[in-house]
Amino acid sequence: MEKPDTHISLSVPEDFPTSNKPQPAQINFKDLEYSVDIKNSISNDSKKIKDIISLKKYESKKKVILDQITGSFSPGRLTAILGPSGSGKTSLLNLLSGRISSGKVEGNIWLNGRKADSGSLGLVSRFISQDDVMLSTMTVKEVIEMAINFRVSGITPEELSIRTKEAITTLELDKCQNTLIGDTITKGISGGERKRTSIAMEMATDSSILFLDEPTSGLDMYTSSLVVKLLRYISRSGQTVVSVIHQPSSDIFKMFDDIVLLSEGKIVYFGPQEELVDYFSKLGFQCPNYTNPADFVFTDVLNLNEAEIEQMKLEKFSGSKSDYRVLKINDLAEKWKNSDQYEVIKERVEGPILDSLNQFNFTSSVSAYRQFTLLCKRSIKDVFRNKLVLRARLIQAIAISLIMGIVFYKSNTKSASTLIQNFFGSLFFGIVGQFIPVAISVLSTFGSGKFVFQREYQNGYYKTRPYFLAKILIELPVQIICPIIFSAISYFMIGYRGVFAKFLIHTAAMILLSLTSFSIGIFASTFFDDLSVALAILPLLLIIPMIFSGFLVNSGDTMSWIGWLQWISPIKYAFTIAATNQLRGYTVNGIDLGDSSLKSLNLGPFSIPACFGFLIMFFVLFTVLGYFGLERFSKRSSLQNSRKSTKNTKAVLLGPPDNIFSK
Ligand SMILES: Nc1ncnc2c1ncn2[C@@H]1O[C@H](COP(=O)(O)OP(=O)(O)OP(=O)(O)O)[C@@H](O)[C@H]1O
Repeated sequence: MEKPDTHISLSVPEDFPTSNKPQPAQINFKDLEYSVDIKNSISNDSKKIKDIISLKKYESKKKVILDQITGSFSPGRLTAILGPSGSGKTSLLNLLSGRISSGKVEGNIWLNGRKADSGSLGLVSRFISQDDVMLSTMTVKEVIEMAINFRVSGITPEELSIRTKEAITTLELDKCQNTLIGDTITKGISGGERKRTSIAMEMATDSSILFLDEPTSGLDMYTSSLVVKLLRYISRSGQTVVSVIHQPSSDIFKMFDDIVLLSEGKIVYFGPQEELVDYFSKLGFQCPNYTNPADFVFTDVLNLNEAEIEQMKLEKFSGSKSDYRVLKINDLAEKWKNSDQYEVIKERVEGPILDSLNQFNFTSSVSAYRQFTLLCKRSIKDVFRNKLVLRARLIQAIAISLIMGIVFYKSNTKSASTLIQNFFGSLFFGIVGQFIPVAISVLSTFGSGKFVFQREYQNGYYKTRPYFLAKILIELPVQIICPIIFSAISYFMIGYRGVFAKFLIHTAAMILLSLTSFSIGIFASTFFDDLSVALAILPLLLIIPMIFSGFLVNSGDTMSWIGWLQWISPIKYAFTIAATNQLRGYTVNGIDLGDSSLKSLNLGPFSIPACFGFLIMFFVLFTVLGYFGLERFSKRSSLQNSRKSTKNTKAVLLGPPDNIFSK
């Protein structure tokens, strides 16, 4: 088999796209420390009397994740952050992209010499995380277009098309631009294409700084090379590109301009890639010929060999291997701070680019109304492309109504007692058939869409409210059409009363119940982060209303301490409407059948309009709760709450440089 060519030209083509050239932004940080409080369980031996009295099981301990680090990321350069697992790479990226929401940050960060906080860092940077969740029903071209649409306000269709084409060409996505993203069930683009698509989404939208967390993870060597080549390519347009990278090959390693080597939250090297081997050779670590410098760093520099352990045992106290490793890293970090290369970095940090930033540096978002219309259009496509789900819902409505129609066929022609039994039975099961499947199907569709929402929300595409409203609005027609189909088929087959107004009331009750169930499904999916927990809780929300519908248990006969549950049962109100609608004043040959049967069920004091009112109230209540659930989910799972871009944040960035830089 022919070996793929991994030797990629590093020169920037002359036709490099320039229409979306970003403003240069340099990000500098000095003596940056990031720590969190962690809870350690208190051993019985070390428990103090006050811990015992207060039954305290844990004590707080400060964990330093990034320890007094200093560095600078410059425009037009591609930087790799390397380090062993747990060394603080992702934390550094999160911190510099304004995505840290907990813990304590000390030290300074500047953007072109202006003091930056998490709000301003979030405003000028884009972040591509490891998990590139995208809407599976969209094509590559559509997701890139969508990203641009959400992020660049006032864009014309021509400009949109130029930018999309540029991103597609740059990231070599031409061949798959019309392929669906796909998911585990529907195969779509490949893993490498997916990674490149998520980079294209962010690069097409004018940002000064691009952060990437392990963009090559899970990719083969050729595709990894391609991705890094493209990052280099993007950096050459003037963007500051910083990427955490995992085990790069030597070809990939050489594509980076600068390397940051982190270990135990400390920097042990920060400088040009080509000087790294030389730097460590001066410290006594020789990189063997033909060895990948990245491998050399991990195995020889950051790791301990037996000889080093023996030496440490002689010189220091006895300890575990990890203690010795920490000693070695501390020593390397100390040496780094005393090196000439560190002085170069310090000079860069202390004499930053002072070009003033402007509005174009800020990652914009379009207006809430535009977000809403874009989301509506996207949701419509999603509903129609998810043909299987749409068909399943329609088939379900038709199947249930046909089964009901056949089983209870022409019940009005049966004997009086059969008629009453059939009417109540069919009304109850018709209602349950509207209630339970809707909530379950909404839970799965809304629940799985939540992760796409999370990614897009984190990347600042839109706010929670437009997303929620668009999602509800587009889903509503399906929730209305299905009960209409159900009613239209089953109503006349069963032989309910042939008065058009009664048919309308019956259908309206089915619609409102379906909407209530829809809102309960949304509430469950947004309130519980874990879909399996939501699935475990949902039956409770569905079965209790069913028990207290007024059909299975006589409402007047339940114990008072539990009987109140009937009043919070949407099924009870829908059943009351449907039963009263059919049976009030129902006589056969002048004999009252309806009123007496209704009376025996003890359905309660509420009229049909009042029951409609309660159903509307449940729908609104659960929808509002669902909205707050989504708000809570977005705040908790994303780090957006730390990215408050106040007017003040912008004013600082647009204003003069920090005093310490003005001569
Ligand atoms: N909020 C937090 N609370 C407690 N510990 C944390 C927190 N954030 C990070 N850490 C710890 O800080 C260390 C660095 O984490 P980080 O995710 O930055 O490492 P990393 O170098 O990116 O690792 P990997 O390569 O495995 O992804 C880890 O030991 C992690 O457990």
